[in-house]
Amino acid sequence: MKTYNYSDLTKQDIAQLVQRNVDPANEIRAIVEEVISNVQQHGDRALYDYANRFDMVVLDKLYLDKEELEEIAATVLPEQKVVLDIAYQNIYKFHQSQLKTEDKVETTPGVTCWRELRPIEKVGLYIPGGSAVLPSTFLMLGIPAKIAGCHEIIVCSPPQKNGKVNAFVAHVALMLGIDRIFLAGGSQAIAAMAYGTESITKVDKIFGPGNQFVTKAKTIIQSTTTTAIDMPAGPSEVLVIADETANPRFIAADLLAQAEHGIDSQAVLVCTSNEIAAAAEEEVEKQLAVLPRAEIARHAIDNSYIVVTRSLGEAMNFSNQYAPEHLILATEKWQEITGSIINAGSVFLGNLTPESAGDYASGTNHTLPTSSYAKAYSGVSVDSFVKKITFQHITADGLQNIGPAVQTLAELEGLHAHANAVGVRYNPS
Ligand SMILES: NC(=O)c1ccc[n+]([C@@H]2O[C@H](COP(=O)([O-])OP(=O)(O)OC[C@H]3O[C@@H](n4cnc5c(N)ncnc54)[C@H](O)[C@@H]3O)[C@@H](O)[C@H]2O)c1
Ligand SMILES: N[C@H](CO)Cc1c[nH]c[nH+]1
Ligand SMILES: [Zn+2]
Repeated sequence: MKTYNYSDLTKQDIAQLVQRNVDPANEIRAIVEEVISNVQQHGDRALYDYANRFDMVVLDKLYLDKEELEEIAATVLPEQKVVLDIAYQNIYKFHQSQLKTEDKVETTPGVTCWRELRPIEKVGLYIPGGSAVLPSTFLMLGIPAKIAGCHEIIVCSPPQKNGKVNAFVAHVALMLGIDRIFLAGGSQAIAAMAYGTESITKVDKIFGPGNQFVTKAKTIIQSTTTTAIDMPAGPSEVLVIADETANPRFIAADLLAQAEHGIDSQAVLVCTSNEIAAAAEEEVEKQLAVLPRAEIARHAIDNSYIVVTRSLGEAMNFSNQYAPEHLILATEKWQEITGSIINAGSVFLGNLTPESAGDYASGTNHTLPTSSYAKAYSGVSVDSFVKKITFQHITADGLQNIGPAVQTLAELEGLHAHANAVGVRYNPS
């Protein structure tokens, strides 16, 4: 891994280093725009064609129904059901706690304002299935959608070579009470949920992570349709801040855990100790040598780097500019620096908190903003699946109290009808 000294880096160097998956020549955009346009024009037909072209499978039906899901899920072993259930319970518990009723606020005597939650009616969940099939993502999206009370939940996932989904994905569907999965992946699935096809309902909001094609499609459709998206949640990434109290074996394991997701993943180490940095790099090579997905992880590691800083403060400074999807504080002094975190998707504190725990079963959501989008977006939560509608009620006294200010403000904007809508109410008869 290339190593940089933070003190040698210029502003431009840092700007360059923190860029990832930017598609400078618009190559991905061009492919995705063509896919979107084909789905828009040809609907289901295009989905069959793309399954053939990108997933190398000839489908005779675009979805699996409850009976088929039950049949596929029958191979899941009891002990596998137990661990899926542990994950389900913890994710449920953490997300259920996010549902809160807000207080009503009397801003002026007789004027009361408040917000109420309403579920987004039709949501689309994208469950990745290219380089690895991710039933855990299905839990991360399905559980908050159910807690929020979304009425219609459309699920798309790429067909596997046998024209089905894998058994764990099918089992999670049944755990969630979802009885249909559409066999569509990539940007074509996003286009189908954004525009609708003969079989797939157009949804109000699309959720879920994916590769660069999926992420590009989400960012395009949010400006060309009325369908919203959760956030750009692209190739996985991690930034580990470490000091002399960190364990190089743990650092390497955490870097490789995200590197094995895909060739375009990134795993960055920002370290205050030259010795720990060198030892972690050595460990990465050692652990890579015995990793089943070594080829993928090797690509990602080659696309990653180490920054050596003089202090944890400098390390945090770099991290805030990088705005990582996952931030690991591999230091016994984590309590001293959490206050200075400005940008991160999800944070893992101390030397005994593996990022993988958040990927699967601790309870937090693993669908998180990547490529610096953690500067402005949060990860998926129950909030992502609801709208917060504001309400207000004004009594006769309230009208006397607030009315004159509203009338004057309306007059100063030259909007006399606005002022009149208050005035007519002073004397209801
Ligand atoms: N940010 C997050 O919250 C988060 C969470 C989980 C996973 N991830 C990331 O999600 C990604 C999943 O990617 P994946 O590829 O494994 O699965 P995927 O389901 O996102 O993509 C697979 C689909 O991509 C399409 N595709 C593949 N090659 C194509 C091409 N050349 N042109 C057009 N379309 C093509 C195909 O339709 C295929 O079905 C990984 O990068 C992983 O790191 C991110
Ligand atoms: N690390 C991924 C988010 O970037 C989530 C995941 C799913 N399975 C394993 N990991
Ligand atoms: Zn992961």
